[in-house]
Amino acid sequence: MPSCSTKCGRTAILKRPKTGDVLCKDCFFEAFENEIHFTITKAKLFTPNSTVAIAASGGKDSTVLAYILKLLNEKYNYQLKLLLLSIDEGITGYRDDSLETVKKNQEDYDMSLKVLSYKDLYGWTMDEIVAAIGRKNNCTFCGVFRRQALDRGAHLLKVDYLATGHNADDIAETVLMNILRGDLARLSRCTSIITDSGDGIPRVKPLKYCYEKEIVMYAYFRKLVYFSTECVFAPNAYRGHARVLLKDLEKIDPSVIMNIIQSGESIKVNQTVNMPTLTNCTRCGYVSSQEICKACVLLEGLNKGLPKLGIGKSSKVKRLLEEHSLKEKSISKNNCSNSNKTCENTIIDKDFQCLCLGKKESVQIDQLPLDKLTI
Ligand SMILES: Nc1ncnc2c1ncn2[C@@H]1O[C@H](COP(=O)(O)OP(=O)(O)OP(=O)(O)O)[C@@H](O)[C@H]1O
Repeated sequence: MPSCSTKCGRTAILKRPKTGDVLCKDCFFEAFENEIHFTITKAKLFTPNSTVAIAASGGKDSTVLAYILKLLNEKYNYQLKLLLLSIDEGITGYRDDSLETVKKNQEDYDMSLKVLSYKDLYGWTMDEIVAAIGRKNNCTFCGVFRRQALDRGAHLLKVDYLATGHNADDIAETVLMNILRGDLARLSRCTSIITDSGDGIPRVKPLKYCYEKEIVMYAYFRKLVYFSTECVFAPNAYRGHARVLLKDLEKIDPSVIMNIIQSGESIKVNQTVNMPTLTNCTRCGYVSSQEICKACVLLEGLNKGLPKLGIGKSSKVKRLLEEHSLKEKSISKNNCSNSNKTCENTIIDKDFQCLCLGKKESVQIDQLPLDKLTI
């Protein structure tokens, strides 16, 4: 066995995927933690005496994030109050199990935990959404709803920052995806280590420069408890392609991950590119680049029995809504093909059958009982 390249005298047990250094366990811990401390201080991620909600899914990234933030906070006296925020998407056999891991982390790290569910926020679980829309495109709902749910949670908890476990691989993948899609507006902001969600609570990514492989190694050698099962629903197909491409390139040269991030950081978007103007959603009040935010459009589609409403371009949304209102006008009364005697709608059209079939109870976002959702 080779000796540790720091010349500490101990035997090396691993080769760092990011740098190629052969290190003993303790020197790896030190190097990995110091890099995150350097990232936090260089980017001035947190101001002292702030409260930070750690977006905790129970997976490796957010578990390592919670562990390291606690460790560095104590070691370098950042003077942060740390707590955990989890979103329960309502995915049986996946999130229910991973939330148990978060509860274990809560005890181990002695942090308070707030769990918000899609069911409470939107009236739908992901299981129900997938039953309505199928396995294609369900990641769009999950991603959009989770993003907003985390913002709502951060708001509710009155924190100063929301920290997520996005790592270097996630960011390099996103850069690749935005290049492949030609999405220059997103490309210009996807590498930012601090993003403003528009409601004044910045999102920060302390693991931005950490390789996924090293996060797994760190969790393994530190014996951290985390949940490692993939989501039971279909993975985001497009991101999947970018991921495979990145992993193939990483095998040839591990520095591609950092190179892609640095390229993304250095790209200057031409002034002629149309950048979205941020405004507030006229329904829920959250920041949006459209009059009605994506979460509200998706929710509207679900509640109207048009689950594909928010999938794709916004022009499609308009067309589908127009078609839907035309259909509603052409419906005939007192003809419920559902033969449900208790149905009040008793309306049908050729494609939709009785609209009572698509009727769902849901909480409107603008009527959320935010005051009741306290810690
Ligand atoms: N259900 C959730 N509740 C709270 N935070 C979440 C949730 N899902 C994802 N996040 C946050 O978003 C980050 C990126 O999420 P992503 O879905 O890419 O998971 P991941 O890369 O597998 O991360 P992790 O290993 O932490 O699950 C996570 O590290 C976490 O901070």
